[in-house]
Amino acid sequence: MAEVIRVDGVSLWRRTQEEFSYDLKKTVLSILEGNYRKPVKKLVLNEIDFVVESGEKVGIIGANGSGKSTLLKVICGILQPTSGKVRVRGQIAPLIELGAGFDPEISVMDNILLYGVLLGFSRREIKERAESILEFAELQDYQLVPVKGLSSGMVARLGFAIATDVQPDILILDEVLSVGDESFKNKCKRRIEKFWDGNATVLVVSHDLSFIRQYCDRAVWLDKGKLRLMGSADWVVDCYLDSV
Ligand SMILES: Nc1ncnc2c1ncn2[C@@H]1O[C@H](COP(=O)(O)OP(=O)(O)OP(=O)(O)O)[C@@H](O)[C@H]1O
Repeated sequence: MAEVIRVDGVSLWRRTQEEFSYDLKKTVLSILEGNYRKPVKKLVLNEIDFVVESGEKVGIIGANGSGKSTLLKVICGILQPTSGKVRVRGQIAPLIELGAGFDPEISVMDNILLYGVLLGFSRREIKERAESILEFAELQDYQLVPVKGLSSGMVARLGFAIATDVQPDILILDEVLSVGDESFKNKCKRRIEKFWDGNATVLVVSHDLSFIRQYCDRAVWLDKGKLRLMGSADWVVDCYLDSV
């Protein structure tokens, strides 16, 4: 089988929440008052190595804060690793932070067109895609509305519809989808099942261990930013359960 994802010695340091609330006035004041503390950094991913082959369904498990979502973001290119490399072959559909890339000031239609242009589609292709995207997201009546005028569920629906309009080679899922209302959730599930049954490579983060056993070939166990174990889904889940 061909290798589609290679994570090679990936480490990522992130600033802690403390530095997040950093602002100049506060910093200057704390220096003047003599209680300035240097921002803290945390090693969120620590020398992660693994390879995923074409068509594999891989689950990522681990305790809260172990780095699962961060690892997905690094694989999708949303975050850059501090060191190490990620190589991805094929079209990737990241179903995480749905809608994070939209421009809230421009219309739903213009956001779809912008996305198509970024992906290098022709005008005709974009038009066809726009119709099927709007239809799936059930947003035909909202095509001229600026994205900031949509509800958060609608934004997620639009994000999902765009990301899955073309069958991706690699599907990246953070937790099993909780997009929109019940009927839309079912529609998303059916679309995901179609990818799952096909040749797509799937990487999924979930706390639902029975889901991982049932739907994944292999699993990765992250523990405080380190890869603790990788192997058959059943084995990794058993070892994880033994440890908690
Ligand atoms: N935006 C951020 N800035 C700084 N640190 C962050 C940020 N997001 C997450 N972290 C930190 O990175 C670490 C890993 O977080 P991550 O969200 O990847 O964990 P997770 O395994 O997905 O957790 P969960 O199971 O709770 O979703 C945590 O220590 C968290 O505090």
